[in-house]
Amino acid sequence: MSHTSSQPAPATFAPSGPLTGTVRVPGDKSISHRSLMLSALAVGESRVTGLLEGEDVMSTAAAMRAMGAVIIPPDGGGLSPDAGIGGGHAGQGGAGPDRLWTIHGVGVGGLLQPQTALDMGNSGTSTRLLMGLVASHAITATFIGDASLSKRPMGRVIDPLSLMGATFSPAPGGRLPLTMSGIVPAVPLSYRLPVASAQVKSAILLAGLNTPGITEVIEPVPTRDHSERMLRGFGADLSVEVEADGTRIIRLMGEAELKPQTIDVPGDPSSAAFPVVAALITPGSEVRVTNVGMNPTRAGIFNVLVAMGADLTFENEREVGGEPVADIVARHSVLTGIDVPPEVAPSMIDEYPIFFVAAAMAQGVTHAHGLDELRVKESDRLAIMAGGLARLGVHLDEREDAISITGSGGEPLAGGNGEVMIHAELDHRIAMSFAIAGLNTRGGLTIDDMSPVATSFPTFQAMLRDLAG
Ligand SMILES: O=C(O)C1=C[C@@H](OP(=O)(O)O)[C@@H](O)[C@H](O)C1
Ligand SMILES: C=C(OP(=O)(O)O)C(=O)O
Repeated sequence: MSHTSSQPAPATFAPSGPLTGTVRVPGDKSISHRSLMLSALAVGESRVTGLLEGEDVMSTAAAMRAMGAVIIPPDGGGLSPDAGIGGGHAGQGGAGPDRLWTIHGVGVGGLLQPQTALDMGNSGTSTRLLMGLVASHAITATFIGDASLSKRPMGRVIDPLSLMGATFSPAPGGRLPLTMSGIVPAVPLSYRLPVASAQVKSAILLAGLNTPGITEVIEPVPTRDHSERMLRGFGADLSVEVEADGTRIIRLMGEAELKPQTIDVPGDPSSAAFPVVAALITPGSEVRVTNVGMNPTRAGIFNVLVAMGADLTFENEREVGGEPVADIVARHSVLTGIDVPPEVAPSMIDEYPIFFVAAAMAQGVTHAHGLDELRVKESDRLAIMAGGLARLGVHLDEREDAISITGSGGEPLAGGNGEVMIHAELDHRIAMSFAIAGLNTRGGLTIDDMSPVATSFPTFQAMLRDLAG
């Protein structure tokens, strides 16, 4: 399933004039993963539309099937319950709001022993959340992944899940490949997150579902709250207490019974950030992105862009499946450099690569702090973005967990006839960010491999072509 199995797909991005039109981005990746996982644990049939049909979510689907859930894709009428991941995968085009996925769950505590290693491809979210699920089931599972995922730290979930009683044999450094055994009954835990991570929080809560008593996660810095919202939506007994300093205490009553749901997954704000920034920095552009999730724990990028002077309007604001949603209209704008403090980081953590491109085109200097987590994503996003932008002539100062970027004031970046080669490093967000940067260079740039975009935004290049007319 991993894009590493396919041929590299180099592509050149050069100025192509204003971007105009209306686009709908694929479904939210975080909500899509959780829709499949929680539906697979409910008793009965759940129905999901708007699911992101990208490789990361398909890795979750394959793993949940391997542990007993029946997951039927929209065009998968003839699929057997244990059908391989290839069945119905529409990652390269078929995705759409009307495509209905049907999931028959096994019930909390009902996951089965997988017969083969669980291939997580490029997906950190699949790996860490599924480790949480396995931790409180009496099963042993091996997790494998691509070269990027195999470098990422798993100690952050191994530590709390070990306290709950699970046992682990990871590769050196707490990495994949990793074999773990869950335990029944697991021990309920009260855990203060040492790192602002929704994946760690969610792993513990998912482990808590099949654990007797109350599992508690203390979150000093708020991170995306889809797990909390969705666990409640599926009928779990979950409460959130917010202390005076903003610390959140999340308590989940274990041995939960989840009821099947009908879910309409909103568009991914992390994907929407690409056409939005593209429109803001490309002269003459006006782009409407419809149906974008606006959960406040995710919307940091839009707030920061507005504070930089971005002409963004939020229309048709509504609620879809318990999540705020809006259509965003972005028009070319003169952006001004800004200071982005560390506490904003969790609400725009995946958007920093494209944000750095916006900063590179702004007037004046942008400072961003509290970026240590960027170093442990699909690539070291701080180093790779700084290196690539510097090669495009951008003045910047990269520090351990911060960066300062001096913008061009709207002038196109260097580049030239595509000969500046950017390596995507198996990182979809690096590939997409430099693709947008390429539209605002003098002569263009080439990205060695665009295939990683299939993990979160399979229709990215088609969308750009549409917008460029
Ligand atoms: O919980 C999630 O769905 C995610 C949490 C974030 O990771 P961290 O928990 O590592 O910050 C984010 O970067 C990732 O794309 C999705
Ligand atoms: C960090 C990301 O995803 P994951 O951790 O699931 O690989 C991302 O999509 O930017």
